[in-house]
Amino acid sequence: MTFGIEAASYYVPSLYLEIKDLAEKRGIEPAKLEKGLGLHKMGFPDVHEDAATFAAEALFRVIQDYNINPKEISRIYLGTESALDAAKPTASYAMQMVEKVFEKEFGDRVFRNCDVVDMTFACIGAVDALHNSLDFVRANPDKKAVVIASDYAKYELASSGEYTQGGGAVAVLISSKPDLIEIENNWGVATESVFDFFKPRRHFKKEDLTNAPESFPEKIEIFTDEPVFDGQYSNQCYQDRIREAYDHYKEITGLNKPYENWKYLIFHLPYAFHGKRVFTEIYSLENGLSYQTPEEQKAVAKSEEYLQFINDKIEKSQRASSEIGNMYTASIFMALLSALQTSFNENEELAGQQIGFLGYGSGSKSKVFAGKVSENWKKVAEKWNLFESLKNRTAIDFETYEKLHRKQLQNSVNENYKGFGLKSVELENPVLKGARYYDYQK
Ligand SMILES: CC(=O)CC(=O)SCCNC(=O)CCNC(=O)[C@H](O)C(C)(C)COP(=O)(O)OP(=O)(O)OC[C@H]1O[C@@H](n2cnc3c(N)ncnc32)[C@H](O)[C@@H]1OP(=O)(O)O
Repeated sequence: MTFGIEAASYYVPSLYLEIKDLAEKRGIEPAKLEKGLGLHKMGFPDVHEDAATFAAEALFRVIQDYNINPKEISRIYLGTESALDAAKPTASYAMQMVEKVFEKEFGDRVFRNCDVVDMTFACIGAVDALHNSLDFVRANPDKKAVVIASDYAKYELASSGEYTQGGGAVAVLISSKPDLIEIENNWGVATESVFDFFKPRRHFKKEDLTNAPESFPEKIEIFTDEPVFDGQYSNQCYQDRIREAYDHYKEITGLNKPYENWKYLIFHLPYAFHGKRVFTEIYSLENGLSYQTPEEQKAVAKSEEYLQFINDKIEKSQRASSEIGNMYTASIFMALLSALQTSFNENEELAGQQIGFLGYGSGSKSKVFAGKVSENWKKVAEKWNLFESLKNRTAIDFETYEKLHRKQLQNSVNENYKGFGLKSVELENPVLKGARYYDYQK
């Protein structure tokens, strides 16, 4: 019996900012962002969009596009680091939105007996949800699970993370009928607790605030959606963890140079070129190349062999990321869709090919695993039209972007949007304060 991904759908924010507009306003050379990091457009949520609406859209689409009976879904596990609540899972919001739309066709509360939860470990939370859900269907081969990766990657304005913002969601159906990709049960894992990128409760003191009202408490703790991070250190942690997880994968499988058998290497992509920039270390170790000094590292990265390797095994997975930006938990899944969509468009046959995955979550953990593309993969991929659908987004100018970022807009940029949207947040009623209400616009 085989297990893996039966179907997959995605949702990207409806707005985007051209990276060259951001570069110009921030006084950064556009070539650094475009040619150095591979960034072209940055997906950005409209006023009514958040991690819950992204998740609901992806969940709705995976059910609808592949004619799934929602009552057959036994669990919905959602990986996110953009949770809207520290207790009530974002998955519960997404589930409720989708349930409402299916009410007419399937009756009320289609997910009444569905196990719904969030998993959080920065960008690797949805890989954890995938790992967990695969174990679940292995133990219960007649059941189906949906894994959703959904996030809004937001950084402080004018910070070095600003140009790596983005967002969106991918939902995958996990079952014993893996029409897209069969996932093997070998998991290389590496974990170390570090502070490379995290979202702590921020502490504010009254004395730090100008014009704080008399009634303001002396000290408050709040969560913000903008991380505390050290960019270059986070790159180093990523590189160290994937090396360790890759070594662990080799140890448990007994394989020599597994990456050579992989048609594509699918990375967590915080920005498009990250995977190819950090894999130089593993590549050097596997090929006996010296990798000590910065000059030696550059020489590997610029070598003809390495450039050919990137072109063959990584480049196609980067394309969607260049147009969307960081999707945190969803990035690795979108990198897979990007590579498969490109092969599909180029009429390439992938059935039977091995694919390697290198996931990373700050804080920090990596998982390395592999899968095999299924005979029916084109039947799944033909629903996506990924690159075409990215053309349907609305461009925003820099001023609108800053206002959205600062939450200064009351109304959506696309007021006549279709699909799921945040309608209101309860601010008055003391027993519902902070409750979020969503609806669906046809
Ligand atoms: C957050 C997560 O999702 C989890 C993770 O993966 S952690 C790892 C990633 N970390 C993050 O994404 C944190 C947020 N982002 C950041 O901190 C930063 O944007 C970053 C660390 C990702 C990049 O930092 P940076 O200082 O802006 O860029 P830098 O690392 O110097 O790289 C710039 C590249 O552009 C190249 N470049 C510069 N100017 C150029 C030009 N004019 N033309 C062409 N290339 C140029 C540089 O040579 C360099 O590329 P190479 O090293 O491959 O040669």
